[in-house]
Amino acid sequence: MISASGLTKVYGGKTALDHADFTVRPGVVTGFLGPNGSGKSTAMRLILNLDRATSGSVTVNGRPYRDLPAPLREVGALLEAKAWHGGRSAYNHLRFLAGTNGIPRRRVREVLDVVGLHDVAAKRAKGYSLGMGQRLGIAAALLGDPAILMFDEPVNGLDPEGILWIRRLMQSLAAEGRTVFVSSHLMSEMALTAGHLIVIGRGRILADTPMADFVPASHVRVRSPDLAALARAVAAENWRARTTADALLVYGVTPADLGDLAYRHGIRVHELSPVHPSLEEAFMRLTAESVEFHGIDG
Ligand SMILES: Nc1ncnc2c1ncn2[C@@H]1O[C@H](COP(=O)(O)OP(=O)(O)OP(=O)(O)O)[C@@H](O)[C@H]1O
Repeated sequence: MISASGLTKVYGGKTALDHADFTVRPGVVTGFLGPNGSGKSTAMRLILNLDRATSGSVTVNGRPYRDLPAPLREVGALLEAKAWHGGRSAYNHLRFLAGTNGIPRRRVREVLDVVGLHDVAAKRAKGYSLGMGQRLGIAAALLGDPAILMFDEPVNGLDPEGILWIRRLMQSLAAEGRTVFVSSHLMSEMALTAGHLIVIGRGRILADTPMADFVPASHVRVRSPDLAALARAVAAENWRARTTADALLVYGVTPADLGDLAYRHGIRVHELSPVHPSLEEAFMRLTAESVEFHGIDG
């Protein structure tokens, strides 16, 4: 479990993380979602004690990271920057890490198998493709068999096969009961991977919610020259509805329910369409106020 309380980081005059409170729990992939520059990497660096918080605190399994006796056995992390020595082979890199962290050497072979680098383990990492490099970074994160795993934008630049592999791996790690915390600015990717979402914008936590609760409910959009009469008929049915400038949005019903109701009341209908809001839309609405850089026409 990861718990942040009032976590704040100010760089010069710039607040990268602003009194963030959140908890990342085991057994589910938790997506850390926010636009570029919203503070995701900053939060992850603070969790790993790679940077000092300006104020507030964050604990890993109840303790600050710096107080963990064997950090690699408790938290594995894949951050954006490549952290290995390119001249070394994957095998030697992992063996070095294992050696300096009291991890048995046989574990190196195990993680090489998990990430599928077995056949190229003797080759120098300098020649690895982006996808192979990510796999090596993940092997290093898994080396200490930690209960907590953090991945910062793990699918950036990967091909579809690599993306699918990472997605499945994260889900199986969570299914084993581990805490899996993964950052992304891609809503579509999070929608397929995460069961829980922490949404961040301009350093502030905007939502901390199960994925299923994040998407607004499906509804039916109806337009009519007699919208007021239709709204009254809908209210009489006790259906939940909301009026917009030119339409009525009715929740928890089908277009057929609504069409039949209008017919019974002799109300003409000019449009009747089912609406299934996407996670992308929910995310854009939530972060619209907090995007740091808009395009010229944004
Ligand atoms: N070392 C630093 N010095 C100064 N400002 C920084 C530093 N690191 C981050 N920032 C600023 O803090 C803010 C948050 O950056 P951060 O890298 O945490 O965002 P992010 O959500 O991870 O973004 P991205 O998706 O682009 O990686 C940004 O405005 C960034 O410019």
